[in-house]
Amino acid sequence: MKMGTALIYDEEMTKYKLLWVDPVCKIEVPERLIVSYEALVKSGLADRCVSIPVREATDAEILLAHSEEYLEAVKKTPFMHLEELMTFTQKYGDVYFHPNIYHCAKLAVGATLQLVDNVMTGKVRNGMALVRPPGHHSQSSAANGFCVFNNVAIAAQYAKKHHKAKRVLIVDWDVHHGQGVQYCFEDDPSVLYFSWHRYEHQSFWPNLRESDFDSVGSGKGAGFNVNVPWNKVGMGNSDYLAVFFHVLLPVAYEFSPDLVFICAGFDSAIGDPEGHMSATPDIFAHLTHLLMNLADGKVCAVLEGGYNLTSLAQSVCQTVQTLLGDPAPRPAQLGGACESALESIHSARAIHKKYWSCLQHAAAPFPEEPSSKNRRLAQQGGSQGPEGDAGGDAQKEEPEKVEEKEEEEIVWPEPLRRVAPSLRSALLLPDAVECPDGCARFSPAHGPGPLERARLRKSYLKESEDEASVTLLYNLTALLGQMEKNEIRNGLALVPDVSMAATLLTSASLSKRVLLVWMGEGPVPAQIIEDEKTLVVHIDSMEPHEAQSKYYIPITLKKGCGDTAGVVQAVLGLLLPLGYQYEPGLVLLARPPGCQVKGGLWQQLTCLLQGLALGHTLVLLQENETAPVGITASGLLGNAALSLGPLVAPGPEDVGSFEGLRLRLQTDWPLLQTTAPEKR
Ligand SMILES: CC(O)(O)NCCCCN
Ligand SMILES: [Zn+2]
Repeated sequence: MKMGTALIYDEEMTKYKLLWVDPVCKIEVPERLIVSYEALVKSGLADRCVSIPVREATDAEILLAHSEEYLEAVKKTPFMHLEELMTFTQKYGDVYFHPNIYHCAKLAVGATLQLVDNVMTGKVRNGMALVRPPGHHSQSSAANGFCVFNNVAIAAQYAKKHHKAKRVLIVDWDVHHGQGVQYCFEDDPSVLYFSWHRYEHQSFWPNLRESDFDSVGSGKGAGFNVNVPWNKVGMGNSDYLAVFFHVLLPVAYEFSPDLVFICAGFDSAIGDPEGHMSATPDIFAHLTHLLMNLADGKVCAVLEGGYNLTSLAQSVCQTVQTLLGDPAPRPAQLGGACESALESIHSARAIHKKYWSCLQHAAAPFPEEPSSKNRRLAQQGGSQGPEGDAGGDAQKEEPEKVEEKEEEEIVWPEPLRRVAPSLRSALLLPDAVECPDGCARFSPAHGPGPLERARLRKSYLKESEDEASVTLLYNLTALLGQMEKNEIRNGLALVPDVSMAATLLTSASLSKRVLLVWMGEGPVPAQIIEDEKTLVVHIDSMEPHEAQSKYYIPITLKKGCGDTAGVVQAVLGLLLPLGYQYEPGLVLLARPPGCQVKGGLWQQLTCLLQGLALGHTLVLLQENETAPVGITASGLLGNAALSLGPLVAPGPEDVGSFEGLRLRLQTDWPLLQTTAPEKR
């Protein structure tokens, strides 16, 4: 499986800047690229990437998303003097021109296309293009929002045309709505555009009615445009993850793209003068990780915005370090999404439930959605209308002005170093089973002493004389010990008895919290369920029985774990939110005998769970079922899981039971929430 992360950057793109006074544009400075690249160099990340040179985009490539007259007009700007540049700029909104910006804009597009070429031909697995000017606001015949050519829109068209990409996902986590991208693919079902953005009921730039959640695309493209507007500032890590778990990822997995772009704007990070959000730079490591198992790992991150030079540089490093496969950081204390975010999530799921089967049954019955009319009245009354003053004849209550007071210094902790253990994956296999290449067969420094043997035999083997089993159990605890000391990142063990092994590991673990994921036939040993430090998430066709506690969560699938669509939605909408909120120090993934989970899905699960517990995932397989060893090892080694292909609808009765479970659990586990409290 292809590894390697491309980094595409050229300092030529720093060689343009604002030449006159413009308070809106003054934040888009060359230093944005300089500090980002320098941070990558200083942290050693740049050296670990495959450096790919930029190139200029050709006219034909630019014309994939822009009109000839616009391109011809921009071509004249290098020869303009200051007044002409200022006049030319007046034709567009919130953007500026410079004699060298056309050259840099061609390099920004060219850099993005270089990234696409290298990813689509398999020279690298994924990569990042550090570019300016950004792209996602520019339109067929207009520059806008610091953007001249729409880098990602052009690249998506290019990937379809030159690399036969069939389905392209664009995830726009910039804090502004990339309306240019939305317009470009409005009626195109082969490009799924997802964007969250600061909106505040249309009172935030670019103040577009079509940035709201009810813009779903048109014609054949209906359903392939997903907007999640933030109607308040201050959105944080829990809000971002909740949108991924409950809106983006279920739809993305159902869409099953063969290429993923990230419009990687970091003005959605804390400290940004545009975003005023609270999410910390490490969240981008998790957002990136959660996208890396789509499209066989083919992910192209392209810089958009980001104007706080500190959080920008930190967020770029978090993103690239994850693309390189380093362990994810421990997410900051996660709670549930805030009420405003829940309303946006609720609205987005509701409007899309007729387009996406994963949302078809899931979205709870919706009370009367505010119609666009009374939404508009609300916004005119509650906050400034698009023309910047309280519009209409709504009651003249003072609109809540977002005071643009002088930036008080916002501080946040620097992301913790993410240290990858020297050994990534250790396997405990019977000698007869060959060790997949890239992995190391685990053998502890020394064997168990007589006392240790006696204890293990007494506690787990009912005094049996079977020395091999004693040795195996001892080796398991030794492997666990090395993982918890971060000497090994993850592991796999073939064991004669998955229940016994899981019982041993949960009791031997030094972690304050252990997540045990049990995929198939139970019962899960009572000793584990009673162990209050272990959260058990059990997915199977078991009858939905009330025997759950806060820490034993049975997820029922009528057709059992063989139902890929059902398992995917259970994993994305229930298991991952539970896991992220629980914040375990160790993740055990148990595959009991007769487990029906299909290979590709098992690999997805093995990969996705590595976003937890600093990647300390220990997989337990039944000794005589060696088939999953290879794909499990591949996932543990950091290879992207293969794409599952477009998903069918999960069974209605299953999703009904998921919703019932969600409603029952969300008080204890608020990250499961998908609707605002009073709307339940
Ligand atoms: C790339 C971008 O989305 O960060 N541009 C933001 C432009 C804001 C204009 N008021
Ligand atoms: Zn932005």
